[in-house]
Amino acid sequence: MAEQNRFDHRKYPAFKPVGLTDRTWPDQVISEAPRWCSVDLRDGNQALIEPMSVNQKKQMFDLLVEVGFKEIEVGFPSASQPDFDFVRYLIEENRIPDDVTVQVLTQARPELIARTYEALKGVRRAIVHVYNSTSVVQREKVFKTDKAGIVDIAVRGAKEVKKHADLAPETEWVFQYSPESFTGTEVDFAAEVCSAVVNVWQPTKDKPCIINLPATVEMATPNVFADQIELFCRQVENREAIIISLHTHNDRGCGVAAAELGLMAGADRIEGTLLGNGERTGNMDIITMAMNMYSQGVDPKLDFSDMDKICTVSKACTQIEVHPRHPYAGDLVFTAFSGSHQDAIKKCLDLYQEGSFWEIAYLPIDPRDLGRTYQDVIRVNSQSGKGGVAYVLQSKFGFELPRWLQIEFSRVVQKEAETSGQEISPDRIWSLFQETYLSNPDEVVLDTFAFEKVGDRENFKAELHCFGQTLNIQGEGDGVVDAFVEAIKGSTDVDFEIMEYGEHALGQGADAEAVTYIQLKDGLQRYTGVAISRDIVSSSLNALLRAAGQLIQDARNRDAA
Ligand SMILES: CC(=O)SCCNC(=O)CCNC(=O)[C@H](O)C(C)(C)COP(=O)(O)OP(=O)(O)OC[C@H]1O[C@@H](n2cnc3c(N)ncnc32)[C@H](O)[C@@H]1OP(=O)(O)O
Ligand SMILES: CC(C)C(=O)C(=O)O
Repeated sequence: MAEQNRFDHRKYPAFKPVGLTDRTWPDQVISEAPRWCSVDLRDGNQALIEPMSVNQKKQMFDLLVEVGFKEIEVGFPSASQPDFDFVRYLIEENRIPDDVTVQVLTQARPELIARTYEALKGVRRAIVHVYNSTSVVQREKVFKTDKAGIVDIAVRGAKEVKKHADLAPETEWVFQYSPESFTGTEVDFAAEVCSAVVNVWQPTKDKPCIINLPATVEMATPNVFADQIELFCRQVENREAIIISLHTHNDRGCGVAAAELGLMAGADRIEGTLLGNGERTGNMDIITMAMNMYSQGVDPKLDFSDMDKICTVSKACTQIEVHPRHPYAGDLVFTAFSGSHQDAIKKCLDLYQEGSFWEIAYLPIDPRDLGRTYQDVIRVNSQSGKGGVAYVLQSKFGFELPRWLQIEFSRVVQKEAETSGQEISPDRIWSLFQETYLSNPDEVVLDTFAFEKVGDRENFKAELHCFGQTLNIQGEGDGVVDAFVEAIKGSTDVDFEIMEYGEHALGQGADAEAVTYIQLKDGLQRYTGVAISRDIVSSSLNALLRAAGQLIQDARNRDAA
């Protein structure tokens, strides 16, 4: 018999279609936040190499409350002493805010359910979440029972949950049931099991129960999940007395998409974790889903405005780094390296007015909303262009380079980036700028100078030290710069014209310095001068002098050759 290929797709059966043809969910739009439930402290925790200590759980709980979660699954108290102790700590130390409800998970086994209620003793309000697997694979291979056997486990579990609740009427109990492995369960059977559980609990519209439909393993495209949800909602009994909750995982990388489409398909509530920590490829990332809503103008009813803190606490509790490209949270998600992106971002940001709609190319949301700054929006390497370099000089150092100088200087930066193969930091860009334009060659220095107005023209006189010679220069022109140009031309043997001229204040206020950018042209050759000075006249003259100095030197070299 031929050996089977190691990489052989024929090993995998295709997911069977759900068979819904009159679906309505594609026309729905998410216009309000669902009820959120964080399962960081349970599903997230059970997936960690080292489960959270009680101290780490406390830290995570406080963060979840701060972010605004009103329902928090705090553990599986019948599974381990730390989980039990943590629930006791929350209750005994009165750590649960009045508007927050804790939730705990248990298998549908009487001894585990009893221990769960022991952990919850004295709680003001709690969601008791009971589950058993319902999928074909689990039925046949794990539980080795038929559909009736699975319904029986669920119903007995539901009765047990109700029995304990009835014994502690001082607590406000909410019941939740999950047909675990829902995605691998026939929808009509999932509805049958859940209806059986609902019949035990007898919820009402005013006192509903929660049916949580998990994509325990994500098995198909998110539209198929949405079909499953829409069909389930039609088939389950007493729908109006049920909160439909979703709990998606990310095996195919579509956990968020599945939850979004599932919400459109009729769900009311979403379970997930911060940054998607959870079994295998993770749970649905609540930050991403909530921020997706936020970026569409929908209030997510969760506050992620201190994203750095969320990432720090999350890392401290899970020992998992945040990927730099993680949606909304990663260090690089608001950073553009590539030239055309930088150019577009800079142009949009230049036009952006506070209070108007956020319409910035390549930036779906304003980094400041998450406590990030514009500082790192644009970073420069060999993929960058003039817009990026100009953005750094403008945002970090206050220099608004004219377009011609952006083009010229970006070549200097590009050369350095290509040679080093590395990112060029803002400080390095600044030192390159200084080395290229602001270092002070003392071959041509203006000593004393004076202007005199003659009619509507300027007369300029100065002592110029030029390559070891002292020249008394004089010129007349329509303005100061013009007169200076004429003076240089008249006393040296060079001819040139001013091609570009720009100036602006550096900073604000009366004592702000001025910067001038000048480009001179001699034949085909162009010379750039930049100067900073306390007053605009000095900065103009010095910029001109810097450019002219290079031009004179070239002319001398040519003459000497
Ligand atoms: C998809 C999910 O995330 S579900 C949640 C999963 N989370 C966890 O399992 C974390 C915490 N769990 C644990 O620490 C342990 O599983 C415990 C302490 C709860 C129980 O441990 P154990 O008693 O060793 O049982 P274990 O979990 O291995 O389950 C084994 C038995 O329970 C049955 N069982 C499993 N799940 C359920 C359930 N939800 N309801 C009823 N019976 C169940 C199994 O069929 C098996 O039965 P068998 O012994 O007759 O073959
Ligand atoms: C217990 C259930 C909700 C679960 O965690 C899952 O199916 O992933």
